[in-house]
Amino acid sequence: MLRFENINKAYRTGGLSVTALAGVSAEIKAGETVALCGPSGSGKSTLLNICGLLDNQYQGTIWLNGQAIPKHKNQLTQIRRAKLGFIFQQYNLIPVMSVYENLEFPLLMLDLSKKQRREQVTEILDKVGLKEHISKLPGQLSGGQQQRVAIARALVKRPEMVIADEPTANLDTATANMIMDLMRDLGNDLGSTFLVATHDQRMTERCHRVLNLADGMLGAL
Ligand SMILES: Nc1ncnc2c1ncn2[C@@H]1O[C@H](COP(=O)(O)OP(=O)(O)OP(=O)(O)O)[C@@H](O)[C@H]1O
Repeated sequence: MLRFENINKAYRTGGLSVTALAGVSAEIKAGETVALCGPSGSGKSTLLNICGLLDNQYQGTIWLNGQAIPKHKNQLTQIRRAKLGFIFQQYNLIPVMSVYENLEFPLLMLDLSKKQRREQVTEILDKVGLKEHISKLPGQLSGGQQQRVAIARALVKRPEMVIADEPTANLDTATANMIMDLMRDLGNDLGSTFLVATHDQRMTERCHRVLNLADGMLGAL
């Protein structure tokens, strides 16, 4: 479960202060997939960076499964590596690594044996339906298949929360719908909280709930 309360963020450039978030609060349950929507400049990336523990320059408090998130950089990095998964618009797979190696990579930072890593990788690959592509390079897969690998990579360490930034922007409608359903169902299965920034109407319809940002504020839930 993710909870954030009264998050405020301003960027300072050349003596000017731009308010990006003005007191946003919300709660997302374990297993819930929530879309974060809003026009360009409304603060989506800013909120995603803060909830993704990539930014510690803000006011307010975040709790992840009841744990208040510290703002100290090293602690933040540690929690991010252990508990969070990320999915991006451009997939961001490592082109010279096989599907297996891409999925094993986030596990190398955790205290797992080679056998445990292999088990977790094959289990999640099975769930995204790509077991037969385990030895291929990302470039040998379609866009939709690459995004399925990226979803598997985000989920392979069984994260408490997954942050996704426009994950369907590059995909045709049928593939985007399949990807969205897959994310939502796997999130449900694993009890991971999903926060998904998107402009994509096809996607918001498939989420459990929508948070609407406008001018750095959240509208009525
Ligand atoms: N590094 C920065 N320095 C100064 N201002 C910034 C910076 N990043 C964002 N902003 C400002 O903060 C506000 C929120 O920006 P943010 O990128 O979070 O919006 P967004 O909803 O993600 O937009 P988009 O959909 O276009 O990516 C905007 O007014 C933007 O101009």
